[in-house]
Amino acid sequence: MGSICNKAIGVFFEYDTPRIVHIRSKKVGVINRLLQLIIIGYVIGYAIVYKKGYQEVDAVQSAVTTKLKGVVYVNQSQYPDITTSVWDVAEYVVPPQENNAFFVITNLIETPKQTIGICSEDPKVIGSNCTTSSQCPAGKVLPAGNGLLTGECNTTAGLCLVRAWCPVENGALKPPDPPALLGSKDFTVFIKNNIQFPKFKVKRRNLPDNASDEFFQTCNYGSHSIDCPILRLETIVREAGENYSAMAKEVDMRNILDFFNDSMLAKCRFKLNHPEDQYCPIFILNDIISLTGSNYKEMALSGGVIEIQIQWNCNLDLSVTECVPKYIFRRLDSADYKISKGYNFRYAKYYKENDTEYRTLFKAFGIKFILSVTGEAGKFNFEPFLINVGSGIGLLGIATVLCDIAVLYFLKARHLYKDKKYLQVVGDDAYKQLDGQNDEDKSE
Ligand SMILES: Nc1ncnc2c1ncn2[C@@H]1O[C@H](COP(=O)(O)OP(=O)(O)OP(=O)(O)O)[C@@H](O)[C@H]1O
Repeated sequence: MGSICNKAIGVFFEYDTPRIVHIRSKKVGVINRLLQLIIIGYVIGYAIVYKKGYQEVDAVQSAVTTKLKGVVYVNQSQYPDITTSVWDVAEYVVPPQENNAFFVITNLIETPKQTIGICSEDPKVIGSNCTTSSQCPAGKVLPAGNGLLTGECNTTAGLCLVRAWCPVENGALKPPDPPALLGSKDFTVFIKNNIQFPKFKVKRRNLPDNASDEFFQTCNYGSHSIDCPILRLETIVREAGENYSAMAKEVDMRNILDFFNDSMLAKCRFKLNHPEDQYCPIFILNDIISLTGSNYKEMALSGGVIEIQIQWNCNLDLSVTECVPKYIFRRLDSADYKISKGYNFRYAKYYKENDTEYRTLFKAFGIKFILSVTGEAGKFNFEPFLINVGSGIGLLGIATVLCDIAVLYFLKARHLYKDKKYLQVVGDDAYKQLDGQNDEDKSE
């Protein structure tokens, strides 16, 4: 106990002051310079140049609007249950406008001429079967029911009677296959994205500055990459951040091209010569789905969810015209789900006949497109630059610490270096001793 106290008191009355030990050794010198080089390389190469530590950044602020175009004809001999034969944008985009999203109907189940009345519940609804009226308590609504139970049982059908929009939808019906609005794959969507970086007072939009109405109505983003094998490869290479023309020389493209006839290749080349298509804000729905790696027909059958991400990562030290968007397409749901696959909802269109109100109920299957805009812009500014240089200079201290560890613990001559580095001085007593000695020297 006493010795611990003495040690504690000893520690209290101690003071460490740094001492400069100048080591002349090739080995230690190389270690020191190497560590300094790594740290300087990290600060300049990574933190300042690669991570653009010399730039001030601002997050993107944006607004997106969409407009769809396209018409599909539903052949009533193939789809007798669908009453509308011509589907244009006012029919298949529901609701007509959404914030940062749009929905396109691709398939549907129609229940025509419903009116309010009393009819048998759908046999698919759990709890709708009955043999006596007591099994259909009046006023109750079954969890997935279509109406209010009336308290009576239709004993011939073995189903509870409900007050509902009658006849109720047939839950046993599956969406038509092939999808009724499969032609929607050729619809185009115009995505208009206005962005700004308020800190730098920069405003941009995803349309080429010199775009004309003709350009909009004839260009298609990425359509070539789907129809044309050449450009499909080009897209892959470009997405990987590589130079396509340089790589194309290394890959034997002829073998791939032999599979395609001349007219298709001519089309490919034609599109290849239109690099501005990558800045075209008009997208064919089929292309979007293909770029996510999905199949339009499979998605159109029961619906799905797609994310369209517009990325604006801009270096404003370069010309502002180089601040252009990059599009990323992703499927958010999965084609592999067995239960509750896809995306659907119900809506109705109302009309009157002989003063009676009727409606046509639609169970609409379709693709929901969700738009998101991300990104940031950077521009040179002294403040972040000096902060990074300052922290880099501070980091150089780590080289001394690491070098000390190597010198004092790992090198052969570590005992010598330790002796030289640490000097024990017993302050007051040593001074008295030294003083005494000096006095004796004087008297002699
Ligand atoms: N989904 C689309 N597919 C092809 N072209 C489109 C699409 N949406 C818009 N456009 C065309 O792009 C141009 C600019 O569209 P914008 O909506 O700004 O003008 P608009 O005159 O209101 O278009 P419109 O009356 O044709 O809908 C117009 O020529 C328009 O026809």
